[in-house]
Amino acid sequence: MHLIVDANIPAADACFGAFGRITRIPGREITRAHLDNADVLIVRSVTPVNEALLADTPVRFVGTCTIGTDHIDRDYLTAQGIGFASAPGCNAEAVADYVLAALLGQAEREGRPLLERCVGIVGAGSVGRRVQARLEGLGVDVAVCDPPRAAREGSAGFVSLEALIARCDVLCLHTPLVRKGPYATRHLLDAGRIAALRPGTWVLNAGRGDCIDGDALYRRLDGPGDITALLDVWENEPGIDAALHARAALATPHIAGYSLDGKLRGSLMIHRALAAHQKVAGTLTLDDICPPAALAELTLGRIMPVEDALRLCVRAVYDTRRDHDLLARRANKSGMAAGFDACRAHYPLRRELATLTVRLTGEARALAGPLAAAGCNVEASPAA
Ligand SMILES: NC(=O)C1=CN([C@@H]2O[C@H](COP(=O)(O)OP(=O)(O)OC[C@H]3O[C@@H](n4cnc5c(N)ncnc54)[C@H](O)[C@@H]3O)[C@@H](O)[C@H]2O)C=CC1
Ligand SMILES: O=C(O)C(=O)[C@H](O)COP(=O)(O)O
Repeated sequence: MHLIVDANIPAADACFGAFGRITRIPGREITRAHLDNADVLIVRSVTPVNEALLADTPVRFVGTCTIGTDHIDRDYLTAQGIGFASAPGCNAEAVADYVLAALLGQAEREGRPLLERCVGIVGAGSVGRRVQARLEGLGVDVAVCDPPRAAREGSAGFVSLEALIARCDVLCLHTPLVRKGPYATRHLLDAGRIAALRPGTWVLNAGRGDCIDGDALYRRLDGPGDITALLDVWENEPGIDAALHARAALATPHIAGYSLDGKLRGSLMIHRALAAHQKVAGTLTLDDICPPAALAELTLGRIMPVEDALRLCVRAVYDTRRDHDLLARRANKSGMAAGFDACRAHYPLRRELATLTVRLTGEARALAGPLAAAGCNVEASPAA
């Protein structure tokens, strides 16, 4: 069996080597010609998988080691009887870490706590639910807009996007890119909704770039300049709009989900799906392919505001400014598109917050409840 595998997929040999011969190709460079004698195609989000790529090839199984599936023409795969699997939820923890790190960082920069702000979550699936739980655990006032869920579950607990915009200080977008239908998300934040944002609002997008009208966002940032953009995803990646990039307070190259843990979980889920497709046992576990974290634990022994304590813990594993600076440097050196992809291809090691054990001693034990609810793996020492 011959497998074409995106070069940006970690542990490819461990996960797919037993199935056959692997050829690794950068995802944006995979073409129809590479698939002439391929049986399996394993991608991430940057390879459009459709009739143009697959017609008249022997490919019988496609896997994407990502949550998002907007790059896949699933109707075409179904019509051709080609097996398909994605990796729902694989890097949702990493994205939630990114959001916490970004919001805590911005709050510190502005000198006003996150706890005093109302955060609106648009799209409360695997990622949005985690962000909601962590922020509520910290004590933040949260509002949620998710019309598909509201239609299924009843409207209690959900608000409209207009109500959320009117009420919230922070908007976090975690919607998939859906191009048509009653819940389409392309330009969900359009010019009208961007104009309606209250001065001082932060807009964070870690879903898909096309969910925001980038030109309209740029006009608001460049004109009144009274809102703040924290952007991980962009229209036209990797050749993103340099002017919008320059105006964003946080500008990262679509890496919110790029923890080692999240990427390996994605590889592993597709390993299992391919094994099921081939009717063999997929026996690998995350422990087989994921090394222990270098920073295993830290100890807090003094009481402090819970937001400061959480910022300390989150920063011990990840600081979004590192990735902001990385993109700025690489874009400056190699141009935007090449710099954007270079950051992703050579992404520095990052582990998830849950890999860190936070030991609480003495008076700091009072922080156990909120820190655990905000996503920390807490161990409180018994009272002396
Ligand atoms: N920046 C990054 O590195 C990453 C980005 N993503 C993106 O985040 C998206 C969300 O991921 P998950 O939460 O795992 O997906 P999910 O499918 O679990 O949840 C998506 C949620 O959005 C809701 N939704 C759909 N249309 C909506 C609309 N018009 N308005 C409001 N809500 C709507 C759905 O009902 C669902 O609850 C992915 O589809 C992917 O595009 C995912 C992982 C990493
Ligand atoms: O899982 C998803 O959906 C994502 O957006 C991925 O984290 C994107 O990863 P790449 O495809 O850009 O490597």
